[in-house]
Amino acid sequence: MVKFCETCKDKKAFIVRPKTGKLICQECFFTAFEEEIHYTIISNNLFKRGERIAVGASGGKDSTVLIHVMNHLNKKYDYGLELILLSIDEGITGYRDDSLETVKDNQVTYGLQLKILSYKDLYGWTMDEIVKQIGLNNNCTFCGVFRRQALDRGAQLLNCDKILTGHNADDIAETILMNIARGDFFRLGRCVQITTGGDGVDDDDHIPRLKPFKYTYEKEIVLYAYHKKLVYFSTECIYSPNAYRGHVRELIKDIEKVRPSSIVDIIHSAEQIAININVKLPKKMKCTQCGFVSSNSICKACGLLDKLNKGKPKVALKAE
Ligand SMILES: Nc1ncnc2c1ncn2[C@@H]1O[C@H](COP(=O)(O)OP(=O)(O)OP(=O)(O)O)[C@@H](O)[C@H]1O
Repeated sequence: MVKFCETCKDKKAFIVRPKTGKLICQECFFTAFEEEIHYTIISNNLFKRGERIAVGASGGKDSTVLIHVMNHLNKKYDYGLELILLSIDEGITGYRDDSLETVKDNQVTYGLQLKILSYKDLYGWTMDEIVKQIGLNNNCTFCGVFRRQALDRGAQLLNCDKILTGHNADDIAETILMNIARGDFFRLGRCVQITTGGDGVDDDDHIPRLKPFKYTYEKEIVLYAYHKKLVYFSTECIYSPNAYRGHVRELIKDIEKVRPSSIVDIIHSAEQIAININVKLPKKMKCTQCGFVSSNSICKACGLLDKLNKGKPKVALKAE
């Protein structure tokens, strides 16, 4: 029996929307997906006309779809933004070098400027070299801290007003549960915000960071990429054995199977909790070594780098 789209009631439907469980045709799915992101952008006043926006481009599914959708909405609704692709090459052979090829293809497809900055140039170390020093455990701490600052440095170099990342609703729901499970109320309040940074609260973060996919489901991003025939790099990072996040991810996938709205409900619950959290913000200052915003006299990136250069990276991790 032919099934019709529950939205337009006209075309044949062969997609079940992960967010709603409703049958939908391809055209209505594209429209709903894009319009929900447009609504998130408009209702949160994410942009001003004329702004230069650095899009964090890793070559993975989220940022590939982010580039496509932002490019589309910027034209359709005349946001008046200048979009620039910013990629950080962490120096992971067989992973980032391959995914950056996808970003270069996107640059050509959309005709956007692309800037690639490497950990080697910025810090003197590749992740391959760091992992040789410290092993697989905890290498994500180095990578995460360095990437935050590298994106900030890149955006500053490009004279950008804001940085966009492809963090999606699933990523945010995971981070919320992780922060609840470890009783970190400060980070719980921060992780649920659609815009962070620019206030000197987080080290290495002085340009605002925006998450236009805050309410967008990972499954829908994958579906959109598939039906739009977008090419992305889908291999997991070879150095990321983040066991804690992995358990939380599995938990969310299980809950989502029984109740698809759970992901967005977790986000809404955390938004309500965050309103009532009164956390004292750390005083902002400039790192005495690199001059970037920090909550201590030496920022996290410089602290880690210092110990790495002295051959004592594990000491730095203990302080984290
Ligand atoms: N090397 C990088 N260069 C530029 N931006 C990055 C890089 N790594 C991550 N990002 C940004 O941070 C977002 C979240 O990164 P995360 O590591 O969670 O990857 P992900 O969930 O696999 O996302 P993606 O599918 O875009 O790779 C990405 O969507 C992207 O915007």
